[in-house]
Amino acid sequence: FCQTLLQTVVPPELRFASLRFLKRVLGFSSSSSYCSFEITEVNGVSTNQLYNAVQLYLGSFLSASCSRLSLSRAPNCSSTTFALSNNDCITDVFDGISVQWEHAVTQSQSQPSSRGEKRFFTLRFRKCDRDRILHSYLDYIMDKANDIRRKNRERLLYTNSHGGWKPVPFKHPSTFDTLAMDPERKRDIMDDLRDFVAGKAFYQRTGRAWKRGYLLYGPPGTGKSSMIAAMANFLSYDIYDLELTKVCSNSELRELLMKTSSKSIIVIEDIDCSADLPNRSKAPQHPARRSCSNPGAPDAPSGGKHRNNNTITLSGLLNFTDGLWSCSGSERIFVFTTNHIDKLDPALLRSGRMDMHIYLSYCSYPALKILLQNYLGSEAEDLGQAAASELREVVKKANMTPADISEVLIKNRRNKEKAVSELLEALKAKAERKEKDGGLRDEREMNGEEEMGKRSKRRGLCRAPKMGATVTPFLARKWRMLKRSRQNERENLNLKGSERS
Ligand SMILES: Nc1ncnc2c1ncn2[C@@H]1O[C@H](COP(=O)(O)OP(=O)(O)OP(=O)(O)O)[C@@H](O)[C@H]1O
Ligand SMILES: [Mg+2]
Repeated sequence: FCQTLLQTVVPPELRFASLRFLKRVLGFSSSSSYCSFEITEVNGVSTNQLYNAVQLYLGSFLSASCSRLSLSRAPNCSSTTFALSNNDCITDVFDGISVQWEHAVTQSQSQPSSRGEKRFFTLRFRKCDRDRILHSYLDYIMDKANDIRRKNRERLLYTNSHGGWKPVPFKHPSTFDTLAMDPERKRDIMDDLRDFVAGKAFYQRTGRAWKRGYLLYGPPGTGKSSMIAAMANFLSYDIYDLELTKVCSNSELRELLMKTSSKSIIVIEDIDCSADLPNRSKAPQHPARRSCSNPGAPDAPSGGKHRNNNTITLSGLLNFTDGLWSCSGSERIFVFTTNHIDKLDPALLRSGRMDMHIYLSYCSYPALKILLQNYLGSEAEDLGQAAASELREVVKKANMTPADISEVLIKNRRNKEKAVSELLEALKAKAERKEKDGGLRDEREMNGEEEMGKRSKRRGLCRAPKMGATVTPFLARKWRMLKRSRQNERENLNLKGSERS
C-alpha cells in the first residue's frame, strides 16, 4: 500500500533521486529480491523498438477504467490506441509471474528527444524470474505489438505483375456476419481459422509447415470471393491475389511466393481456367503453354528472342502450395476458388494442399434469412408467417444463387413488401424452370450429376451440401465451353500481338 502511495504522491524525479541517494550514502544494497530494468524511448539517436512495443502491448489491456490513460491514433489507422500516461504504473501477469510496469518522464539534458524529456518504462520483477522475463516475456510483447499494429493498419490487397507484388488498400466490407451460408458450416470454418492462427506450437510439434489450404467451389455468384474477403477481415490478414496468367515460369512463381509476408492469404481465383493445367486422371501430362504477358520476365525462355510461350507446370503449382517452397514463410493461408472442381487434378486437392473443401451452393433458407437481414434489415419471420413459410418452401426448389437474390432485394430495399413479393415471384419462376428442365434433362446429365455426387463423396470432400443443389453438368459444360472460347480468344490475340512484334 505504501509503495503505491509513494508512487502516487511522490513525483518520480524525487523518488528516483532519493533512491539514488540512499544507494550511494547508506550503501543501500540492492540485495532486495527484486530487480528492475529501464526501457527508454530513445537509445542513442534511434527509437527503441522495445519501448514502442511495450507501449502498444500495455495499451492493449489497459481497461478504460484505468485512472489516467493517454490516447493516440497513427496515420492510416482505424482505431485509437491507449497508453499508460506519464508516471503511472500497472501490473501484468505472464506465465504466472507478476511484473510491474511504470512509465516515467523525467527532465534530461542527455536525451535528444523532443523537449529534453527522458521517457522510459521501468520493468520490475523478482530476480528468480529474470531469464523467463528477459527472454520469453519480452519476445511475447514484441509479437503482440506486431499483431496489434497489423490489426490496426488497413488491409492491403497485392496483385502480381512482372514478378513482383503491387499493393492497394483493401476495403472489402464482406465479413462472416454478412456472408449468407449455413450458420453451422460458417462456425466450422471460423473455428478452423482460429485453430490455424493459434496453432504455432501444434504445427511445430507435428512437423508440419504452418500453412493451410482452402478450396472454395460452387456455382458462380455463391460467395467464394466474398468469403475470401471475410477471411481476410476476420484474421486481419493481407491478401495476395495471384493471377497465374501473368506468371511466366515456375521459378517466377517461386519468387512471388518468397516475396509474400507471413499472416497473409494467397489466393488463386478460378484456378480451373486461370492456368491450363490438365487433370492427369483425364488428360496426358503436358506443361501448360500459355501466352505470357511479360516476356521480359526473369528466366523467360532462352535464345534471345523471347518466344511468347512460357510454362507453369502442374508440379510447379503443387510445389507452390505444398512443396519445400511453400515453407519459405509461416502462417500463410492458400485459397483456391473454382466453379468446376471436377476439372482439377486430384493432387491439387489432396489434404496438405487444400485441407478444407468448402462447397458454396445455391441459397438455402438459413442463408436467405441472412440476406433478408442484410438487405431489408428484418428477420424472415417479421415479414409475416405466410411469406416466411412460402419462402422456406420455394427457396429449396429454386436453386437461386445469393448473388441473384441479393439483386432482387437490393432493387427494392426501400419497400419490404415489394421486395418479398418480387423475390417470391423470382424464386417460383426459377423453381418452375428447373422443374421443366428437370423433365427434359437427358440420361447423360442425370448420370453426370450422380457421378459428380459420388466422386465428391469418394474424395471425402466437405459434407454433402445441405442444400443438395448441384451444378447440372449440362450447364457446367456450357460454362466451360464459354470460358475456353474466351481463353482461346485471349491467346489468339496474344499470339497475333507477338507475331506483329
Ligand atoms: N454467400 C453470399 N453471401 C452474401 N453475399 C453474397 C453471397 N454470394 C454472393 N453474394 C453477393 O453476390 C456478389 C457476387 O458474389 P461473389 O463474387 O462472392 O461470388 P463468387 O462465388 O465469387 O462468383 P464467381 O464464381 O463468379 O467468382 C457479391 O457482391 C455478394 O454481395
Ligand atoms: Mg469470385
